[in-house]
Amino acid sequence: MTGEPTVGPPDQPIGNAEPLVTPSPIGGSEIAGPSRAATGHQAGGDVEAHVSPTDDSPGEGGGAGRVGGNQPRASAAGQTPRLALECVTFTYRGAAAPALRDATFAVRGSLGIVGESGSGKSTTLNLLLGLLRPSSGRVLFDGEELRGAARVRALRRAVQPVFQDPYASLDPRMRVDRIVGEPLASLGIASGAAAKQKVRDALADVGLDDDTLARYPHEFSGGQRQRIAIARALVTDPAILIADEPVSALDVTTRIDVIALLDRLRRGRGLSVVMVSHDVSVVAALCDDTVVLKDGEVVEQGPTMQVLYSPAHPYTAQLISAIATLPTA
Ligand SMILES: Nc1ncnc2c1ncn2[C@@H]1O[C@H](COP(=O)(O)OP(=O)(O)OP(=O)(O)O)[C@@H](O)[C@H]1O
Repeated sequence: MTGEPTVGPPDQPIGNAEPLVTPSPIGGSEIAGPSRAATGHQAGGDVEAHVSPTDDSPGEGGGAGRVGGNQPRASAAGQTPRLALECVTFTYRGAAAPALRDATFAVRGSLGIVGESGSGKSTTLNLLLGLLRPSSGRVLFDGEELRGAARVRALRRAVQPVFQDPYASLDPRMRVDRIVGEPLASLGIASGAAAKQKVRDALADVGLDDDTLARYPHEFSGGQRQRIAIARALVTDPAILIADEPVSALDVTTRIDVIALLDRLRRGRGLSVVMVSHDVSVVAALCDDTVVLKDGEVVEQGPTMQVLYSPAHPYTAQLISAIATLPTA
């Protein structure tokens, strides 16, 4: 996605001091973090950190396979999706039209979200992160509506963000051991020797050794920084990574390395990656399913290979028309 980095050094509006206790929004939206929401305080006006109750009960998807528009796909063998949007509409305060309109889809494996600038991708990621509250409809986490502090806390641990720009997303004043270990402290998951071991394990998972621990972000390349950011996301042992253009700030060679890392993690750890990318070849490489957004509406969704190789909607065809050849997932 375009736009300014979403987490950054303290001189930027959205800082890195508490990046995962009060996660920064993707795409620079004004967000009230969970700590404020827990006390009922709302900052920015548009959003809250947890969703409000609705009376509807969670629902499963409809017919199997690719479908046009907004019909959810059937679960694989009735499997409950890890995350889902159910008829979600979101309108920013003061906006004339919703940024997302009546969106329904489920996250089971890895999911790509594609669409042109302004189509609602960032808004969708922030809804999935529990950082925006739907104006109507529901966000479901493991089949239950995302509402109440306990549910949001569970989501914070299980669903971790990876941001676009690894130069902006790591606090330059903090050593790597503290950066990677911060979610453990802020979510109260581990401390002391247990936390140190989890940090080492997370760094090892992304191919970085213990020498990394005492160093600062500026000592690393872009690709290494993105690995550190991914280690920070992995340290809570999440089920889902929500990634905002995770390789777009990297050069081509490094991009391939980080895509290979994400692919290894999703296959090896059974991690779901929900990813926004302008580059459909990245989505083709990593995502089982793809959702296509246009002007805030889901115009097509289904298995990535079907959506990208045999698009049902002219808009999808237009989106991928510039790509001569696509790799297989
Ligand atoms: N904080 C906000 N306040 C008001 N309108 C907003 C806000 N954030 C986004 N929008 C509007 O909502 C719509 C969807 O924006 P969003 O950032 O979700 O799109 P996007 O697909 O992620 O775009 P990009 O690829 O350029 O990042 C756009 O019309 C945008 O102008």
